Amino acid sequence: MSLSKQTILVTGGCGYIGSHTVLRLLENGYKVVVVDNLSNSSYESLRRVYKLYGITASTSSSPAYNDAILPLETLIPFFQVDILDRAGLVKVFEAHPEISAVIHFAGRKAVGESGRIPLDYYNVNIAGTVNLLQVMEDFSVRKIVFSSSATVYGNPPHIPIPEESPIVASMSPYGRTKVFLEHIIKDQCVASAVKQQEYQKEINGHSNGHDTSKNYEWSAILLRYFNPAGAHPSGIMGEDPQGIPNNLMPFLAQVAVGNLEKLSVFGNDYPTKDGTCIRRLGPGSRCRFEQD
Ligand SMILES: O=c1ccn([C@@H]2O[C@H](COP(=O)(O)OP(=O)(O)O[C@H]3O[C@H](CO)[C@@H](O)[C@H](O)[C@H]3O)[C@@H](O)[C@H]2O)c(=O)[nH]1
Repeated sequence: MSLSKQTILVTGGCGYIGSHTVLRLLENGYKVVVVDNLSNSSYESLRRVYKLYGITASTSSSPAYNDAILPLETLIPFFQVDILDRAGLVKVFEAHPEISAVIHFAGRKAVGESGRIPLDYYNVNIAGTVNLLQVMEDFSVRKIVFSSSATVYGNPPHIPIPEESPIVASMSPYGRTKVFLEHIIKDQCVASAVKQQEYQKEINGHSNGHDTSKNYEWSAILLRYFNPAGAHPSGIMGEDPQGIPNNLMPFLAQVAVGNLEKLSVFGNDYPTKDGTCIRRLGPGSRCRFEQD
């Protein structure tokens, strides 16, 4: 089933991966709603998404660009809401009952920082995501693509990492939030499948067994990428974090453009994996979504 024209809520949609994903979703005919608390990004990201969408629209006859005449606020409804703010999330789903699925990027992402402020990481990443999942369940939105990380594989013996490699006890609080969240999302999928089976059994006992009106089942995709890097080929959109970046690639990029003086290499005992190009992440999220 094609999900085109369905409405996707993108949390963290002003961030690096989120904003590239928003653009690819629009280019592929989806409607998009964005939630972001702007703690590591700014609204400028969506202005740039809008600009790029408009540039391509001016030369394209694809129906995906029919909405190009809309103002930014209508094309990409934006809510500055924290994922820990349950009432705020409820308002988003109330305002957009057409949301049919969520791509979830909002969260904190720096390994080193997570060791210094683990409670913040557990609170935002885990409590925030559980909050989001509960609101989704309340509004019967049960499809999610979750931005996990290759860090869940720990220090794997084989690179490229085979997808079926074991998930290990991660080395940082950040990594542990991703491992825990993968378990939480899988648990919800399993529980919902059982609930759906029980519902079907009950229906079969009372009628001709053809009632498909309720579907409690969750489906989820967990994306495990490493060190996302790169920019839109136009140069209009790249990565633009707030303050001094805590991750390798944005830090390196800031040194390259002269905003920061140098990149320190701390030892040679850990084989840092190379990156995943940003131009593959957005489409990746979309395609995996469509397979569902
Ligand atoms: O409580 C929070 C914390 C962050 N954000 C936003 O979430 C976005 C995250 O984007 P960014 O910091 O640019 O990170 P990305 O490089 O896009 O990282 C994504 O990919 C990482 C995996 O590599 C994940 O760990 C992150 O959760 C996911 O956002 C930013 O706009 C933040 O303002 C929120 O909305 N709420």
